[in-house]
Amino acid sequence: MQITIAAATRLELKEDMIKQSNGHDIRILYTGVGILPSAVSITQHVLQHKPDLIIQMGIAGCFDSNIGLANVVAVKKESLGDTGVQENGEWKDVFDMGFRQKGEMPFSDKYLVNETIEKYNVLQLPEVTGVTINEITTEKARIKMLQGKYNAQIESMEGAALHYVCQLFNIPFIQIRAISNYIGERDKTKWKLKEAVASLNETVLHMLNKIE
Ligand SMILES: O=C(O)c1cccc(C(=O)CC[C@H]2O[C@@H](n3cnc4c(=O)[nH]cnc43)[C@H](O)[C@@H]2O)c1
Repeated sequence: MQITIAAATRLELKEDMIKQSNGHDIRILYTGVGILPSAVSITQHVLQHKPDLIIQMGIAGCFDSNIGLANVVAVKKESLGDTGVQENGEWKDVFDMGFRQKGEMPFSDKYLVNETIEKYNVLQLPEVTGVTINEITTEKARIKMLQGKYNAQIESMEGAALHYVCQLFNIPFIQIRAISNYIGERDKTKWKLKEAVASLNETVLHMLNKIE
């Protein structure tokens, strides 16, 4: 199977480890941080290589204290959390503003849903809802809004780009994230960056060895 492993940065993907996996034709793609670089990079890659599967692996912030740091999750649903307007104390996204209709391709309702996640979530990782933003969320009011409006458990800066592009091009995909920090926590001594990257890479290697 031709599998592309995509990560925003070299920090998140241990190439030597991932390449130990057997039986697949693996390509590595570094997309850069943020929605625009990752969307362009994944689109170019899809057009050039048409992979059988894209696994996006990365660290993420977490809204939910029931999910432990360094735990690994699979993202079922995504949304775009910073495209819209903050007006009169309220966040209005592209659906509220009438620029998009709920359910319009590639959205289901207002989410970018991975409909085939069960096929590739071979380790039965907990399935969560993600929100994607270009600016790491730090403000309390915004954290509350993102959790409430999008029902999000995790936040990344690239997840929705994967879901959006792969839905449009009909490419199977799965987004795997390890929790490096709780959202809003800017004290880096409380982050578990190294531990998250280690569990992320071990998990993806294990997955690759189980995917047929
Ligand atoms: O602020 C720093 O010095 C710093 C140092 C290392 C890494 C970071 C990141 O924020 C990594 C961004 C990268 O990881 C994902 N990520 C991780 N935590 C979060 C979060 O709380 N909110 C959004 N994204 C997060 C993201 O996908 C980026 O690619 C900072």
